[in-house]
Amino acid sequence: MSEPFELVLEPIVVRRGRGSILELPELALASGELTAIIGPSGSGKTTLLHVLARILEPDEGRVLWRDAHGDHRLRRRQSVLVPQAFGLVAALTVAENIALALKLRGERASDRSPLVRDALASVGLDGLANRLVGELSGGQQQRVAVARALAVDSPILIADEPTSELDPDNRALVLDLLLERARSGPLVVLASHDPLVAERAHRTLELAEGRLVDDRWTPESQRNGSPEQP
Ligand SMILES: Nc1ncnc2c1ncn2[C@@H]1O[C@H](COP(=O)(O)OP(=O)(O)OP(=O)(O)O)[C@@H](O)[C@H]1O
Repeated sequence: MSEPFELVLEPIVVRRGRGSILELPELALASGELTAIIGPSGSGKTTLLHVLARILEPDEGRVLWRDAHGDHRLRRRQSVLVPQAFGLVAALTVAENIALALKLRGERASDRSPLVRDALASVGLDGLANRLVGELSGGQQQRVAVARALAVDSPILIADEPTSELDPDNRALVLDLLLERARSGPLVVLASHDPLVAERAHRTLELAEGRLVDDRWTPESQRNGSPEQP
């Protein structure tokens, strides 16, 4: 397991037009945890994920990596993102999409690499490795996008609505995989409308109109789906 760290958001402001679409107090998200970001449509979840992934530079505040050696500016490629629209290449096969992501990170990979096959097997798609992504259903594409993020060895995994297209069994499977990834050391941050995600996350940040309205930790017993102990 890598050294623990925190992803620290200084007080953040993102302005669009005359107002701000995101305005948050300082927040520190811990590695080894899965944090869920919830809130109604338009509340700022995707904007926050893009700030965390350093795709979007806020108008005020920075995103820092804090470890035992102090605060450092988060580097752009320290995180991997599962975008809301998946971001897959439709004209490539499932396995080629995953291999491409690995190559873009400087790793040697091909569509036959064990890492690629293992990632696909973990989401139950090993049988579709050689199919073109454009021929898959929305739910299958979403699982490919999750498998691609899991294949990349990144300390921060960020996913925008990663269970939105999935049936109940696959929602639970994907959530189990993301929780397992968090428990093994990385920080996992998900934006979601899925009640199961908020139930099982270690921590839930709730947004409304671009502001933080709740910040809560889920008791361990509830997280595992068992009734809370008295
Ligand atoms: N480039 C932009 N210019 C102006 N307004 C924007 C821009 N991007 C986002 N917004 C506004 O910011 C607000 C937050 O958008 P965001 O996509 O972060 O919401 P969300 O919570 O992820 O919504 P959903 O659940 O529908 O995906 C919305 O009101 C949106 O219209």
